[in-house]
Amino acid sequence: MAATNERLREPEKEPRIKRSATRSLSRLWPYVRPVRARFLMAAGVAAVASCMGLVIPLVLKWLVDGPVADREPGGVWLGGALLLGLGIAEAGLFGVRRWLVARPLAFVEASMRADLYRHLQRLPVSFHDRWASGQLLSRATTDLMLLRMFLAFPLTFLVVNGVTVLVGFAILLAQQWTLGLVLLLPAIPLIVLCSVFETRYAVVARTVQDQTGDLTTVVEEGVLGIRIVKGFGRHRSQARAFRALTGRVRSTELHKAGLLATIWALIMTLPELAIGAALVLGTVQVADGDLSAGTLVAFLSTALTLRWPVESLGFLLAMSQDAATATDRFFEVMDEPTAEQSTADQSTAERPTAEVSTAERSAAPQRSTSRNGTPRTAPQDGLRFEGLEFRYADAPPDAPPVLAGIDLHIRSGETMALVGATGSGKTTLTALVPRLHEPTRGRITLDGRDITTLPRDELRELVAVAFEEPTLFSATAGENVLMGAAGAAEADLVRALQVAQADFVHALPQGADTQVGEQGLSLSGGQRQRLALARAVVGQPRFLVLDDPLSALDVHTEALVEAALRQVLATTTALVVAHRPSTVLLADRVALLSGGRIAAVGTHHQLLGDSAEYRSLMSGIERIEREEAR
Ligand SMILES: Nc1ncnc2c1ncn2[C@@H]1O[C@H](COP(=O)(O)OP(=O)(O)OP(=O)(O)O)[C@@H](O)[C@H]1O
Repeated sequence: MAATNERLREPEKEPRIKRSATRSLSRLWPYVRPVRARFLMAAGVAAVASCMGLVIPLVLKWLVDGPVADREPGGVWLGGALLLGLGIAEAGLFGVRRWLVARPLAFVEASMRADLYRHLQRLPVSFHDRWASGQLLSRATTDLMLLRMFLAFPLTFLVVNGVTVLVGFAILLAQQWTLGLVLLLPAIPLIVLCSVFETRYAVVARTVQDQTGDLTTVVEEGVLGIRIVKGFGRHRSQARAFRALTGRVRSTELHKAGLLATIWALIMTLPELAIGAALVLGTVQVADGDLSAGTLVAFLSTALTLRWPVESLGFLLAMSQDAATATDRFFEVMDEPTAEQSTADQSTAERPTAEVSTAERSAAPQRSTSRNGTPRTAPQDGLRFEGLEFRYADAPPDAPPVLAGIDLHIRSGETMALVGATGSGKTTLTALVPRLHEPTRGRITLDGRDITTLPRDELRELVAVAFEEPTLFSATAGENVLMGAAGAAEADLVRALQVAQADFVHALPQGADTQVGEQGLSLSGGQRQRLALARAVVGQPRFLVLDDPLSALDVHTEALVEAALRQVLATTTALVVAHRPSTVLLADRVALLSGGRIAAVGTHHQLLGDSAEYRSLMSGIERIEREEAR
């Protein structure tokens, strides 16, 4: 939980700086494309509005050289009215631009967020093991907000201001080319400065956005782990760690502000100097009679009108860099292959179609069960692990695989308990059945069908899981249970609650409609576990995988749940991770997992007789339970 946790960083911190901001931003095109017409229209309107500002100095020139010089009040009034009209039209057009972009902006942001969320749901568990949640959260919030701001402002104004500056300089050069050239002089140093600034700013922008992700992770962990923080009196050390992190963010932000201030100061000073020089030169030309006073007024007004488009360049470039970094961060996640893609790649590489066994091919077109698990036509072979090997992707290369050479057959209708020392790989093995991870070698079959040939939806329908750590969502108790099976009805809910001995739900203030709070924290550990169990059995799955689902239950409740489970297990094929002898006794046979292999398979009594390791595991647990009971 410490803020220095390695997991705070997203996994890969590569030289992200040597990238072109334009190329990064161009990846937004698929999202912008559907609303491009509105964006183009808005840019057109903004360009007209901006260029309208350039007409004002021309009206001024006419006013000074004409009606003012001729002392003609009617002309002065007309000029005044014209200037007012132009000002109002400019303001109105900018208002129309905002209205035009508001809807497309909301659309782009919403569709990017929806895509990111959908993709996150599809990414394999191994991805989520590697990435800190705060880094993902900050991509879905801060980064998308930066992108919306980019689309709202810099995208349009880099173009509009560019056009305005070009038109403005054309007018300036046409009015008095020598003075125009004086104003053009700072352009070259400005271009060089901007490119240096961009390179440096890109580094800092990336650092700040990554650090914001770290900060989000720490806040999230602090809130979710508030019970531990309070329970162990760790609030001071947590606050210290958090302060250190915010200190890092602050100093990076200050560095970023320093860079921005420098470039802004230079961008403002150089044109000001050039305008000053043009003013002196122009005044001399007016005094010599080479230039009319009106032309000088118009020239200087045009130059002043161009100040904003030029000066805004600094922060427009900064915002574009922020957006390019946000785009990179967004696509770092979006480019990760989903579980389906990884498997497709793996199977194309490792298993040519010709290798798919005849049994699989003949079984493939059939659906082996209906939604409620009633067998149809497929052979009832049960659950098989064949030559299974598994290694975590982030494990050191020289570490032995967590599971190696696993061969295990759980017959149809049978309940197999999986027993092993802590860290022996029981949870890992159970996670392979619903394909939360992919085996490194070997295969798993359900009623003779390789699970990699089953569509994910069908696999989820066939296999239900309940993990040791029962995760609930911010929803009602009923919704949490019904999540276990698509299309399950009220009757299924009632049955599942009864099977899991979760009838306490009916006593909640709004019964099954009671909100159970974030992560179900308003419920006791045992209540959460029973709801998770109800979720596993609500779809009457053909295969049930339970990872020590009774661990948080008191002895009395455990006995009740066991009695109910016995009924469920009688009609399914189940693999149950068991720590206690009472859970083992629910099973027909027991498999002992040791050193990443299945060391023995047999009934509880057979293994007690044949396996010293099993005896020691069971007696150790029994002794602890006896001591706890005392
Ligand atoms: N995401 C992961 N990345 C790398 N190694 C992991 C990961 N998850 C688990 N491991 C390692 O795999 C091994 C098996 O872990 P697993 O959780 O499957 O054991 P277990 O038998 O279920 O333990 P327990 O009985 O304590 O729940 C352990 O050495 C663990 O450190």
